[in-house]
Amino acid sequence: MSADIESLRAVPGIGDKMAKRFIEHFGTESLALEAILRADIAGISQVEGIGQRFAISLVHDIRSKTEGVGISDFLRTEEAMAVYEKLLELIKDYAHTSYARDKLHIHIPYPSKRSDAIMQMRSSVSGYMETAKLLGEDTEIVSMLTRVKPLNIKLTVPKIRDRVIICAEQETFEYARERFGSMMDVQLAGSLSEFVDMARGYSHVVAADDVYLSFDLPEDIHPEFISDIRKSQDWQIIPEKEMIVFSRNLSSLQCAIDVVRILRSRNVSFLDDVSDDELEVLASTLSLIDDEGNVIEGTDEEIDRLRYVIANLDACVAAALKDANLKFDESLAKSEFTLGGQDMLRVMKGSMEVKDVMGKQLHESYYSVMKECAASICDELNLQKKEMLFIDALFPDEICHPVELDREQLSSFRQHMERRVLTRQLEHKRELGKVLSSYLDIARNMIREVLDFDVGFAVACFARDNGLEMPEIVDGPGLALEQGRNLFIASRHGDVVPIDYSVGRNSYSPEGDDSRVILLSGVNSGGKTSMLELIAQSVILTHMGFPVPAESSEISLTDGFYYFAKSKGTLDAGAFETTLTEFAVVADDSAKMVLADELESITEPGASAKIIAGILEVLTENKQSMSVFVSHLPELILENTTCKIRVDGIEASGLDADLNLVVERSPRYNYVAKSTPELIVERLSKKTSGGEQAFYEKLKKKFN
Ligand SMILES: Nc1ncnc2c1ncn2[C@@H]1O[C@H](COP(=O)(O)OP(=O)(O)OP(=O)(O)O)[C@@H](O)[C@H]1O
Repeated sequence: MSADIESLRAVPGIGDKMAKRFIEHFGTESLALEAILRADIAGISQVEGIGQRFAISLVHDIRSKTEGVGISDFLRTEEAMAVYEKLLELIKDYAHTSYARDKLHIHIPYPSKRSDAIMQMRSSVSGYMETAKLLGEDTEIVSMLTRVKPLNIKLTVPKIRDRVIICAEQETFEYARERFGSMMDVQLAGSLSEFVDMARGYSHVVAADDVYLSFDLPEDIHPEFISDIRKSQDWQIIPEKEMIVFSRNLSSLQCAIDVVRILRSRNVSFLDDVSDDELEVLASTLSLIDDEGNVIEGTDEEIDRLRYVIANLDACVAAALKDANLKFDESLAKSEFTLGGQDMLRVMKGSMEVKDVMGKQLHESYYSVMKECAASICDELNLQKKEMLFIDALFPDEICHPVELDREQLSSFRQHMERRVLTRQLEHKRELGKVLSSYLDIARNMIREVLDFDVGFAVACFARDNGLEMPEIVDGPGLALEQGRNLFIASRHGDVVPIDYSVGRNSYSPEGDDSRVILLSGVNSGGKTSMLELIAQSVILTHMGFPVPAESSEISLTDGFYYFAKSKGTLDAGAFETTLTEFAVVADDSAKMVLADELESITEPGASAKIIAGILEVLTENKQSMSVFVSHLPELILENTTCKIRVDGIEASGLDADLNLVVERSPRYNYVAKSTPELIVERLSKKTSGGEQAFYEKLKKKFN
């Protein structure tokens, strides 16, 4: 289909300015072109300055260019188009995604010369109908589908502030700045002191030149050495870049995976290019991150432990310190100072201070309280050996009261732990980034396939819930419906009386009568217009390759469909002329289906009967056409022609208990249905009393 459209400029209706907006929106020209060729109406509608209407007409234009037919090739009148649009609105209600709702617009009825497209669509829709039946009322797939959205790929990685690439060479610096500078800091440092100063400002440092290997770095600086940054992969330096499409589209991707899983569990072959194993790797990788791209809690014990320490450090230290002071106070209260004889002599000689003797005695209890305090912090925070050393160092050797902590040591412990979380997270992100970088195409494809599934699935759900079945395509010209149900009445009222009807050549034709041109007569409100609507719906849906609202049906393909609804206009000369001009188009000899509703209202009955008779004669001469004309003047029309025209009738059989007309909705073949005025008279007589009733009774007798 895309064979001859290789650039945006080749798309009808897209100029330079518009092309620029498309590229801005989709990221690249090829992605924009792909969206247009794949008829992503929802996506195109979001391009600045383009609404849904324009997107639909753009897609229709391009498809009519590539497929050789457009929507108005088959739908030849405004009313035919209106029925198509109403049908589409009904089907759109069954879409679970706005993508599918919009994309349903690409389905148009094709004329018979594109029977290949109709047949192809029939086979695709039949597959979806099978799937819909198989899934039954599966609410899970529906709830998953509704949460799948087109992949948002227009994402910028938020600048990473705690990591840096430091380069020694100008050339490396320029390369790294060009490649990574928008996502993280890239610095140039020639000397050791410059390097150390810069490195101290970041949690993670990539040293991007070998020169640094010879530096004698202080203990607190642990850069990661990369000897050739040109050879490094994006996931190594900035895994966030590979992960962002996945994290920001997380829920959509996870729901799409679930849709694929559900379909596969029901043996529906779907997304065949992706194996179950690949799908599960993607699923399990995604289960490790949140929508910000962070490793979620519970997936890495060490990260969780470090985060716990950081979160609880202050409170835990404060509580332990308070407890230590209490204990130290207690021990002070219990302490007595005794000076032994020898020490007394030493003090008197001046070779020993009383303070020292007291310190020696106090130190023991101070030391044991502090030891207990540090142990309780380490225990509470589940610290490892190396970390315990930091805690031990929090307490001053010198006795002080109340006990004070080394605040600087505490904050450097915190920094140490934060750096470790970041390093550990970076390791994780690299692993995830590496895996995910190879899954981008799969993810994109999966989302597209799932969204496209919803387009066909919507048609199938619509068919399932409304009892639609694929029509049998016959040579015809002919149309037969068994137990047909007008979809518009069904959607308005719910209750529809099913109808059987046959026009032209088919296996349901009444006693071998294959009349193709028919006058449909009948009682007021009998359902004549509804009958035409039902035929219109069935003809349009058949030519779309869709099922029709009938339990079984036979329908032949035709080149064009003409529907002329009941005229609402005035009977002036201008309106009459316009209507005649509209009808002139049916005069050619192409295969067509023509439906007309009470055409007689265009002028006075005598003249209109002549005109209708003339039109029906023209249609009769065309062996490939079928037509049904609703009229209250069948006898008058027949008087004006010698052509064999079948008259069918929808009649009323009586009154029900509420005095409503009981109508036999399926037309009776070869039968001129009366307006049954005697039933109206009977109804009036039953509804009235006294003199009025006597009047109606008198009229009623006239019918006996
Ligand atoms: N098969 C059906 N099942 C249930 N209701 C129907 C059916 N056909 C028609 N109706 C209802 O009957 C009413 C009249 O139908 P419709 O307008 O088609 O009759 P009509 O014969 O064209 O009337 P008029 O001669 O006045 O133009 C509509 O409101 C419609 O809902």
